[in-house]
Amino acid sequence: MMADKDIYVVGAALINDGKILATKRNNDRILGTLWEFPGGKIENGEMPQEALKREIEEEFNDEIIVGSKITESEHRYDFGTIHLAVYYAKFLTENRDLVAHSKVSWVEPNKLTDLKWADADIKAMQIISQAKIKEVQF
Ligand SMILES: Nc1nc2c([nH]c(=O)n2[C@H]2C[C@H](O)[C@@H](COP(=O)(O)OP(=O)(O)OP(=O)(O)O)O2)c(=O)[nH]1
Repeated sequence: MMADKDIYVVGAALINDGKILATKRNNDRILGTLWEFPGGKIENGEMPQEALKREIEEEFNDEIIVGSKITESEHRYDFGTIHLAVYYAKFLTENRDLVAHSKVSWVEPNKLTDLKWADADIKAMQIISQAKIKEVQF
């Protein structure tokens, strides 16, 4: 049996106007049919917040400010165990280029549960769905 690989991933719950950005990655990529939080793998020596800023820059050509951590979760796939940390964040710029995603949607917190999310994301998504996101501070 292959040793299980630990994959550390960071995702952004981007807030704008009381809504949260849900993203779908390009279909040819892993988990391409599910909704997730934009972000990606943390590289060696990176702080999660730095990794998140780098990933959002790569994926949208945008700058963000990172707020508090919502939660951490893990999910085991056959390719390894995803350890996902999700942070609140806010765009500081407005390019919103779709480099890595096929679809993006601004969703009211209480509607997040209507979407089909990647397994590792469900815990954070449920917390956000009940949160008062207008009160989140940066
Ligand atoms: N970005 C992101 N990835 C997630 C989430 N939930 C979840 O299980 N994943 C998984 C999918 C991938 O296996 C892994 C993240 O890899 P990635 O492909 O987005 O990261 P990356 O850009 O750094 O990696 P790479 O494609 O350059 O190898 O985590 C999520 O909410 N956001």
